[in-house]
Amino acid sequence: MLEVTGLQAWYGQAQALHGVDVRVGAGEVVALAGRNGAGKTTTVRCLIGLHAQVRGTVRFLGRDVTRMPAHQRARAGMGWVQDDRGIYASLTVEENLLLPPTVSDRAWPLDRVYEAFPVLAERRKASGTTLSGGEQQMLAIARALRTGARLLLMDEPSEGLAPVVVARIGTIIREIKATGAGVLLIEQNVKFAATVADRHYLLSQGRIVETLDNSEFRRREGELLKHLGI
Ligand SMILES: Nc1ncnc2c1ncn2[C@@H]1O[C@H](COP(=O)(O)OP(=O)(O)OP(=O)(O)O)[C@@H](O)[C@H]1O
Repeated sequence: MLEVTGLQAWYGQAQALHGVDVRVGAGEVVALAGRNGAGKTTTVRCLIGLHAQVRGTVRFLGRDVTRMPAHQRARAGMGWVQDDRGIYASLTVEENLLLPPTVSDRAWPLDRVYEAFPVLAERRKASGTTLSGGEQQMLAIARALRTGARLLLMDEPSEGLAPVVVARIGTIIREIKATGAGVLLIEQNVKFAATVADRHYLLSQGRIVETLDNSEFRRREGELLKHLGI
């Protein structure tokens, strides 16, 4: 569903990505790990159309979207679960959920969202400001699912959350996978990534230096952690 080939990106004269190749299939969870500054966020920004200085090709559901603006990529079914969660503080949980337009016939009705995320059902009338970090993360994921996104790009969903909440997010990612949607998971928490991902890419200085399936990743976890310095 997502095929990225030879992706290069610059900030002015400084090159941040040097030819990144990434694939995500339907029903596949793919993790992208790397130390700070490796280029994870830049990769995501290129994929969703928020970075202009780009070369290479991004194909999504068979279409070349490399030059497509961000709002059209969202409409084509790319869902971004951003690292700051992007929750509107002045809106209620339900208003946040209903804000983005639906983009496919896979859009989750509110009933289904609330069934999968009981904590959001309980807090449907609460304003964004009153949510805990974990609740905000659930809301950000639920909002992307409600649009009917076919691919979720999740930027550090486990960051700063308690282990019990991280485990819940793991369960939700497995449920998303079971619906046939794809997930690209940007994660520094490789122990968490290993509980959900089918494949892993390791990014270092703007290059993919390893591509591993999950069993190999688990076998070499200690060595890889050392290599990545994370
Ligand atoms: N706005 C910017 N202007 C100039 N250089 C940038 C900018 N944002 C990122 N960079 C550079 O691009 C490279 C990749 O950064 P990026 O933020 O994509 O890494 P990352 O792996 O997401 O790290 P982190 O987890 O710290 O966000 C780094 O060398 C960084 O210094």
